[in-house]
Amino acid sequence: MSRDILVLDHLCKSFGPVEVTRDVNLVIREGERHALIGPNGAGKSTLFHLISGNYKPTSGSIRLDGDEIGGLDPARVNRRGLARSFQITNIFSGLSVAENLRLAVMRRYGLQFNFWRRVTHLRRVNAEVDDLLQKIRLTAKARSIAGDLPYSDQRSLEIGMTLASDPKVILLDEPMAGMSHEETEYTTDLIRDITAGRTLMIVEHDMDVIFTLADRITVLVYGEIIATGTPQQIRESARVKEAYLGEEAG
Ligand SMILES: Nc1ncnc2c1ncn2[C@@H]1O[C@H](COP(=O)(O)OP(=O)(O)OP(=O)(O)O)[C@@H](O)[C@H]1O
Repeated sequence: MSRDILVLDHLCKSFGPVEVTRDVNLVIREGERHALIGPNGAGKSTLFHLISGNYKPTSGSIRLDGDEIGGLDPARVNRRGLARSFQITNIFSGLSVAENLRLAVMRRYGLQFNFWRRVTHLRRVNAEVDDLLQKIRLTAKARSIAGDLPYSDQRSLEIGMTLASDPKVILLDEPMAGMSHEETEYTTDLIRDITAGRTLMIVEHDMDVIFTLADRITVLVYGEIIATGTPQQIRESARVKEAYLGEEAG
């Protein structure tokens, strides 16, 4: 039985009088791919902002691997082992693919100055970069300038940089936004590959992606969780159909 890696407990967030996150209780298990869905304005982004430290909870708690992270700033949350990828914001577009990955790997060793004196350690960084290049299928483009790559390759690189910190939990925020059907299929497959054995939370509007990728799905409506379950349970839930999926559920 896998352990609980991320636990949201009676989590609430209000902006003035408006309650946007309402008593959210959710347990993410280590190693699962968990999707968060819900209609526009349901509060998905707000929940991600709370988890990643961009927003402070009004009340309630967020525990990552047993430690309270609710209210910590994003850099601290990141150091505790939570990486969030949003579009292509972490990429240095003037650097090559390999240089971007190298920086991301080096950031993990950042403060250990002695580390850089040892050639063996540099070799270790190079090996990690090679491994990441392979995982994100960009080995052949290692020397290409990141900003010149097609958008979907830039998204792959961004996801690779998220992985470089070896996080306990990865949050992916609408990874397929702006992609063609082919790019979406490719990236879904890539995400499935590289998150094997890792814990993933994903917000995505494309229902085909969600239902192929997720082990479990949570449905948020008006800031409240109305259901959590396997794709099949969510597909069959009358409450979800009524509140959200409508005719799409078939
Ligand atoms: N900083 C803010 N101040 C006031 N209201 C906010 C703020 N951020 C979000 N909201 C409100 O909270 C609600 C939830 O927004 P949020 O962006 O979290 O929803 P979402 O599910 O991510 O939507 P979408 O699918 O459209 O991205 C919306 O009604 C929004 O107007």
